[in-house]
Amino acid sequence: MNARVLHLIGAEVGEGASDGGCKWGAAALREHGIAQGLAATGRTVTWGESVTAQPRLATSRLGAIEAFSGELATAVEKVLHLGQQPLVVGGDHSCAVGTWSAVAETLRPQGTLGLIWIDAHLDAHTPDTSDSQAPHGMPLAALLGHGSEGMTGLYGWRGKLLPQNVVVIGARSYEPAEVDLLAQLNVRVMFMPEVLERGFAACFEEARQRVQASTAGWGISFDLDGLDPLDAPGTGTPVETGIRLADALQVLAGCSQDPSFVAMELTEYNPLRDFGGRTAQAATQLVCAALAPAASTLELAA
Ligand SMILES: NC(=[NH2+])NCCC[C@H](N)C(=O)O
Repeated sequence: MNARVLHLIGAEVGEGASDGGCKWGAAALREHGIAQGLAATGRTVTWGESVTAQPRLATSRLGAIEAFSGELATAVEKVLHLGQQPLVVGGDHSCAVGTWSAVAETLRPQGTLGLIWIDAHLDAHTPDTSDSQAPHGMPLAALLGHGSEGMTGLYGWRGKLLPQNVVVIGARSYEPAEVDLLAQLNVRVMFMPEVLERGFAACFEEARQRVQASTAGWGISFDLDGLDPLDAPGTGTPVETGIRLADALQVLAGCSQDPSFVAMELTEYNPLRDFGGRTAQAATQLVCAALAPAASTLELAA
């Protein structure tokens, strides 16, 4: 049983993307009943104040995200200090900087952070390599210590993630510079052809072992565009041929029961593209599967 309180934090940010629709993702998922779905699995669920990016206070898109990252990190850190399990509900994927910087900082006295990054993209640009200059294409690089000071240097230190402690699953849309950076760092990337060939279950299992191997705790950053748009069309930047929802539900079932599972993040839900609410439903099912107190409660989520 996972008796820890599950605390949801809305990350209201769309400034990191060229299409800002994900800013409304957290509010829409709240309205859809994601918290009630989680409570129905048997978890004790609370939802605090959302953290909202303030475009007007910043001089640039990157500046807005840098300021937001610090605020989100403070909110996540508070939840962890209370002994609760955070679920950050995005928001575009730039929110990963705040979420995982706080988790890494909190774990730091015990050790390092492990992270499974499920995504159609690599999100491993820096301001020097990104054509779009969209910060949601940069968070993984920032967590690995590459990028602007404001995104890499939260809490006064860089390298919140060590390359050997992260695995990317489902990548199928990327630019050469980000492939190069991750290859140079020796980050394990399971591109979509590998996932299709071996199956998501085998890939996730290998990833889980790797991120648990020498870390003090691990988590999942789940970008909904990692899923196939047939199952999750309502995302900021959909890319065809992704992970099927049914596979993800089966594989993620009960994974938060592991005592070293610290946090989860769900990103890139764009309600403005979610006709019929299929993606909100998929998002709810996903977090219910992963965060249910026991795998047997999966039927409740399905
Ligand atoms: N989290 C995401 N949806 N990222 C999309 C990034 C797309 C593209 N690689 C860019 O940097 O602009």
